[in-house]
Amino acid sequence: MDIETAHTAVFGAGSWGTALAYSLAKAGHPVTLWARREDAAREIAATRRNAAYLPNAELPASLRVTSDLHEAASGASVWLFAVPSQSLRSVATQLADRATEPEAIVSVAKGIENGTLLTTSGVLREALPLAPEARVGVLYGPSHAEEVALGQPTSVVVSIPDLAIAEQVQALFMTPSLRVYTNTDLVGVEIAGSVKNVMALAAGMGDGMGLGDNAKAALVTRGLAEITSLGLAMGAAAHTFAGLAGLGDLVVTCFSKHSRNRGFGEMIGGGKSLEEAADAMTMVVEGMKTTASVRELASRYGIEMPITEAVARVIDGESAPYDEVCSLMTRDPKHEAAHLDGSAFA
Ligand SMILES: NC(=O)C1=CN([C@@H]2O[C@H](COP(=O)(O)OP(=O)(O)OC[C@H]3O[C@@H](n4cnc5c(N)ncnc54)[C@H](O)[C@@H]3O)[C@@H](O)[C@H]2O)C=CC1
Ligand SMILES: O=C(CO)COP(=O)(O)O
Repeated sequence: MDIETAHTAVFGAGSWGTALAYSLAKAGHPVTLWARREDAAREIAATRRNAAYLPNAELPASLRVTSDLHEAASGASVWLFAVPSQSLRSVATQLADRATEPEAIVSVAKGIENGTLLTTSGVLREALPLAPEARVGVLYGPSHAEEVALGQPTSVVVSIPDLAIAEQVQALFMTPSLRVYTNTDLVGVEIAGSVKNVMALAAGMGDGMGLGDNAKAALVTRGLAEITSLGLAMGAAAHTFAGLAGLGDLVVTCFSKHSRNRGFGEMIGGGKSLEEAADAMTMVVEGMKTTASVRELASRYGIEMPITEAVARVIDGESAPYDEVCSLMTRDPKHEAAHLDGSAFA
């Protein structure tokens, strides 16, 4: 891939797809942004702004926008999928016939598909069977779109099985304000980046209840223990959970005012009903669907995930956030960090 001329197709004109397309275009790379709705594509192209999802970025004239999926894919060396994880399969499937064309296929969606319990690269491998598996991966890490669009320093991690391709994607996305690392542990990066959304819902609930900083620190720490425990059982490397996709993304999502998962949880913790909170959201809250998948994965791998269980009960309407806090705090006494040697987290 010639980094200077490599053309990227970004599928999904929400906040993250728009921010990444903006970053690439501003760095001088050819980019086409695909929006699902024709009127949305026309408006973004005409105004050079995505008013609904990322109003503050003025999109360069070079950035092409279309609602034609095949037009967007045409001639692209990199396919970047930025649609919600539960919709990824339906979008990717439409491109199945031409999946040999791109040199890299990258998901930036964070979640675990309901039913199949697949991570997003797993969904892409199934939806695009003609694509060589070694070219399919993810770009994850602590990266709120709003800050990337402002050029605020951000570091992310790309994980693609073929390291040479990962390094090309790394070079493509690097700018002075967007630093990209590589990591060969795809399953670890994906589990870390997806399960942190469940913890961010819990963090937000804590914020809504006014639980305080001690509670948030404990949640992040014990949440990381749950994520690590599940990841290790699925074959991930322990170091990934201390990295950008692990601790990094968990911290930003549990603390940031930009986080949709944390913000949704805050509304629930503050007393709003699930319906009221959902009505107030215009953007995707991945943790809402991923929680059920994580719960099933925990059961499949025999991992105890008490915070995930608590979040699942709240979003299933089976219990109230404060009751779950009391239950978590009064569990049987435990040893810390049993998960780090690979043994089951208890
Ligand atoms: N916003 C952020 O800062 C970041 C988001 N992500 C991840 O990126 C993914 C996309 O998130 P955002 O852009 O933030 O979401 P968003 O809510 O801002 O936008 C979602 C976009 O997907 C489109 N969409 C929804 N359902 C669709 C479907 N069935 N088919 C095609 N398009 C559909 C919407 O029209 C919209 O353009 C999520 O998995 C999220 O976790 C990852 C890192 C940062
Ligand atoms: O993954 C993200 C930041 O890295 C986005 O998180 P939210 O979905 O909570 O906004």
